[in-house]
Amino acid sequence: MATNGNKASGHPDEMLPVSSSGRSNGFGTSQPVLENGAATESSSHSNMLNGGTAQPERFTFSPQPTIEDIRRLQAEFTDERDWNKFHQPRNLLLAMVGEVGEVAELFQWRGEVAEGLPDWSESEREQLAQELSDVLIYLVELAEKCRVDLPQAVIRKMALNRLKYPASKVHGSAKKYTEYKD
Ligand SMILES: Nc1ccn([C@H]2C[C@H](O)[C@@H](COP(=O)(O)OP(=O)(O)OP(=O)(O)O)O2)c(=O)n1
Repeated sequence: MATNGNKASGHPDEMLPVSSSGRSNGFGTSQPVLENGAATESSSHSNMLNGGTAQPERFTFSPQPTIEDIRRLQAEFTDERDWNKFHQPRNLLLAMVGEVGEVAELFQWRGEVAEGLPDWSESEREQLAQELSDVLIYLVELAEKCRVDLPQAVIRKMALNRLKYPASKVHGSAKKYTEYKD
């Protein structure tokens, strides 16, 4: 079974942040990182599932930086500029929503966009990578300033989602949980 080492089966224990000890690219590992933050194809970001049967390739992220790495890097960026006085929760929320608007702008008037963005230029992809990064950076700092431990909160929320939407009950349906009768 070929994996990138961070494939999770869906069990909460397997979805904990990956350890970042002992290596050397600034985030604590030697994982190759390209301009838009994606790992190379050769770094084995395709998964063979079900005992070696080839599946359609599934895109996966690089294991680093972790959410805690991003929190720390942004905290350093903010401290170095004496910007904490501007980065209160409400301002961070507004900044994040503004960046979501910039993501939306890249999609507007295009009609439906296929997975993998096959018709987008490299420059459009890089723009999208930058705007999505802005959203994430502000989201992580907002969580920090609100004292929400985001990686653990995500694990708890996903557990709740699984309870609300049992796969056996909702398979193939996008209905809201309130629409199920039993
Ligand atoms: N007060 C600020 C200003 C910027 N940033 C950081 C976080 C974001 O990742 C990025 C946002 O920078 P801009 O506000 O310049 O927004 P863009 O990079 O999206 O530029 P533009 O609006 O020209 O597309 O910089 C920050 O932390 N705090």
